[in-house]
Amino acid sequence: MHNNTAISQLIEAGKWISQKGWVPATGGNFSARTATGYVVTASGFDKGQLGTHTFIELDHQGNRTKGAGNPSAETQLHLGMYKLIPHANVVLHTHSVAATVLSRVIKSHALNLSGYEMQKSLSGVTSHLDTLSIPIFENDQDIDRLSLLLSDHHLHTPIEHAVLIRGHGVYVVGRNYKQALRHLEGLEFLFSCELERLKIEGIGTQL
Ligand SMILES: CSCCC(=O)C(=O)COP(=O)(O)O
Ligand SMILES: [Zn+2]
Repeated sequence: MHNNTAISQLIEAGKWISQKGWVPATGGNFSARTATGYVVTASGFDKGQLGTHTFIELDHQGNRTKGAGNPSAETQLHLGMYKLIPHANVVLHTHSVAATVLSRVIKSHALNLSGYEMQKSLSGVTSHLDTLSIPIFENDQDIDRLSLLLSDHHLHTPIEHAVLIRGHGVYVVGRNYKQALRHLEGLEFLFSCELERLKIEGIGTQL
């Protein structure tokens, strides 16, 4: 995909995600893998008001080729995920209330979801009886160290759709723009359902 097409898609994604309330203030960041490398949002912008000037273009090695300002503070996490997950071509990082709170109330290293029909909005999931496991990593201001944690985990448990960062948010991947948005919307629905369920049934009922 051409950089300009990817940038247009991520601008549209930002408007929609912002309307959903999943990128408050300047939270979140987005990227895409393109024919010449990557495009990533610049740091510190409202992700609901992105423009062509709020993107940094990188080559295949992650070196800047175009764009002013700083790339997202979490760029290395995006690049790390592209390296680990060959089918990932779009990464969307958001800070929704449900993802942030769930990742704190669940003390273990994964959020396990089962029994929801909407699990089938995630690629490869064919039944509500499957267990969809989203790994949870401790938040860390050192993004390189956080990225290393993901790589180590991926060696024994490949990351497929998403990862949660505790008290911070979610990183969702997709083969393309449409799939990444579908994964994000599906997961946000599941996070909200699980949070509501835990309020009623209690934390002890997490799988
Ligand atoms: C108030 S947002 C804190 C930083 C963060 O977690 C984030 O997602 C946005 O960082 P960026 O550098 O991509 O704007
Ligand atoms: Zn963030």
